Amino acid sequence: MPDLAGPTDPPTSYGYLGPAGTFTHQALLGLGLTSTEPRPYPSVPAALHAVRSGEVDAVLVPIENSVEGGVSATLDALTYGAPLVITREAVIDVQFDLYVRPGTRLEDVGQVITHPHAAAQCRGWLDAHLPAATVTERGSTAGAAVTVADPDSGYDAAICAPVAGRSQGLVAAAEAIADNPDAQTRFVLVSRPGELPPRTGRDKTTLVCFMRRDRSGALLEILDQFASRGVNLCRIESRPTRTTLGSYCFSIDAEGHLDDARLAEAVMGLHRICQAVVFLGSYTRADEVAPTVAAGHADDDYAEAVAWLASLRRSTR
Ligand SMILES: O=C(O)C(=O)C[C@]1(C(=O)O)C=C[C@@H](O)C=C1
Repeated sequence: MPDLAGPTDPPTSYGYLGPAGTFTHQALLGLGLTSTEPRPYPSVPAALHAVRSGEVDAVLVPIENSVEGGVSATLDALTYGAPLVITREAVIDVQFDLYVRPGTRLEDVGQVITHPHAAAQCRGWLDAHLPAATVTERGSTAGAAVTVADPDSGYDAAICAPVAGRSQGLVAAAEAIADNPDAQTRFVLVSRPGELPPRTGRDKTTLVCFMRRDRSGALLEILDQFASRGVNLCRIESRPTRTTLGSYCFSIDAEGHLDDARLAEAVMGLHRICQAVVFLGSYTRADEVAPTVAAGHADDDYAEAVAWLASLRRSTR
């Protein structure tokens, strides 16, 4: 399990799911971090390995899409292996175009290549406009553009962002092809464990809970740790534990910071009832929305309750 000891210096070198031109790259540039030139990595596991090994201080990776849900490669690579923590998040709008080599017409496109999440978000358009096309998955949308730029690649078109297509000398054969024009992807900046980002009152905490054993009510008991402390969840999804078929853990984003009494109490409750809890960080929410704190769940309420209990123990001895 990750331990939080040993503060590290503030990150100075960054990596991201590359190559240049991915949505991840655009999100990283949007964070306005000052550093040496960020390094692209070909996959999420490769990017996270680079942080674990100390090659870079932090990497930005996609974690959740408003249409396709959690990015499994990220959820799993964060959960297993040497401890890592999320220190920041970013959310950007994602829209896709179909990029081809100059001279290729839309009706000539038979082989399309892109990231699996991008393919899923353009499924309706592909069915309607290129029903006979074969779609091949690539590690990123910008990597797909690099592939299509090579006339000997065997691929006719990449689904990617304009910045990625244009940088490879490609041209748009179709624009805004995503089935949902309002899609957004959420990215997280991941570091080795160090000091927690300070509590702002507009925070989120990410955890993975492993149940002791599969039994009725186990998930309810996990949820109750949050519900009974007035902690709202932003995301919960099950992922296979990679042991036996039917064995799942729960990946959770909860509103609040580990320094909030209600969230701390919920996490301690999880520690008591779960086989293991992987703490993946407390960090400021990208939307900077403050949670509504239900009556009885503010820090003062928890402190007052602790003082009250102490007074009872004193008076009954
Ligand atoms: O391939 C990219 O451009 C990425 O940044 C990856 C990614 C993803 O993993 O979800 C990011 C946003 C889009 O939803 C499609 C792909």
